[in-house]
Amino acid sequence: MEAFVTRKKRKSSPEVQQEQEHEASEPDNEDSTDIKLAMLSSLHPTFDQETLLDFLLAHDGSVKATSQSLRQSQPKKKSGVVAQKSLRSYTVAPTGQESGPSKKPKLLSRKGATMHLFDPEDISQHTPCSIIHNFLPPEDANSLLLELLEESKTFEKITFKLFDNVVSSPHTSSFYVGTYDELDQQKYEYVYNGARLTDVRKITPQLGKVKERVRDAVNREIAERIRTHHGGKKLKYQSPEPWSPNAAFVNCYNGPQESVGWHSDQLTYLGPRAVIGSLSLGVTREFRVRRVVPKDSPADSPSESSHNPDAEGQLAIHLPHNSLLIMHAEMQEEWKHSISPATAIDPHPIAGNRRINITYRDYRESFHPRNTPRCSCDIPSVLRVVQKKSQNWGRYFWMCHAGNVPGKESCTFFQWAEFDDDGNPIGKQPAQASKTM
Ligand SMILES: O=C(O)CCC(=O)C(=O)O
Ligand SMILES: [Fe+2]
Repeated sequence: MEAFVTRKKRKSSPEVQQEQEHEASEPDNEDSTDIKLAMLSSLHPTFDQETLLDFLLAHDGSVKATSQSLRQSQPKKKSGVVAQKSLRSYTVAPTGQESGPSKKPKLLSRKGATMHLFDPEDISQHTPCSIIHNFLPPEDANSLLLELLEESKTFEKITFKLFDNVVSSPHTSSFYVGTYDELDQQKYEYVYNGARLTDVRKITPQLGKVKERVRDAVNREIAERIRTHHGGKKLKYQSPEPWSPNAAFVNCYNGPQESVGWHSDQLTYLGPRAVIGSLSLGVTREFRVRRVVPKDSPADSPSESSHNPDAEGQLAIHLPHNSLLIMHAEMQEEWKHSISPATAIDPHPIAGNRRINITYRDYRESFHPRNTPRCSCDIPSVLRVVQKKSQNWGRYFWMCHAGNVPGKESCTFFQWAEFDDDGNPIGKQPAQASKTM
């Protein structure tokens, strides 16, 4: 939920300009379409993402002109989704001459089209996620849902700075941690989009009870993924430690139009190759994923996809009540995800029009803000990865985040991040005395 916004363009000093050229304007240009869509979504919540993108393209990327035009239009009704049971009939069978991972059937997804996935086998085969349906005993899922529906009555929309505007997230949320000490740390030491969290809560009884189950299931799924997709070897920079959730973002989507725009989750406090366990309750919604293709790669050449930021097509994973989605280590660096607005939903017997989503996360000690670089604004810097340029693709860097703080300009701080094979930061980071913002 936290990363579908990015900072304002920063000014470069001559000293760091050369360094920044190595990342080849990645952070400045990155996400610009997604940011514009997030902004338009926030201003026009009744329009779906595809319509917003069409309008944006028709107005040469101008948010202002798009917004004016949308004000005079009615949302388009989408045609109904035709659900298929399994995607196996849409895949190309291996030739039989290939061996190893290339034996995987290829998905015939069209650029710009959305393929709907329901079957756990399809999801694990074609996306960086796996899913467990009917995860909790039904009565436990209902107790957790009831508890969080009550909590969500006091959730708020997150507001953030986007260019020179303050916009709010198109759904509400809150953040839960295990102890009062962690609660204080979250309020006074951690920074999200350049701001402090104001609503941090102590974990509730049902959330706490379910955490252990999620932990065990996610660890089993990680082991299975490594075995089936990576020949038994974890990814470079993936932590070898058992995944141990110590924080949870809880989101509430009240009605079909509430959504979250395209984003990757921030790795600043989770470290590289993070795994996230995401439990859905209440109304079924579509979780869309798309691979991020470097803008300058052949697959994204102007003739191929001038129309679409999404060169490979979107995959929509359907998340019913009581399903646990595991976003694996391949996900945040290479894919983006969103919850798209829906034209219609099936009300849930307990939740009505609402969907509750819990993302359990493992905040790592070596990524506590006291252990990561601070810039001259004295704000913990943000960890990002080069996604949209093939030069330096996949390289991590720390950068200033102050551009997201209302009234502040960001400094020019930029530093390539170095990790050992297990994803721990290497070398002493330039620590500075901490100061509240
Ligand atoms: O609601 C969901 O399933 C996803 C939420 C999400 O992407 C997030 O909290 O970062
Ligand atoms: Fe997310």
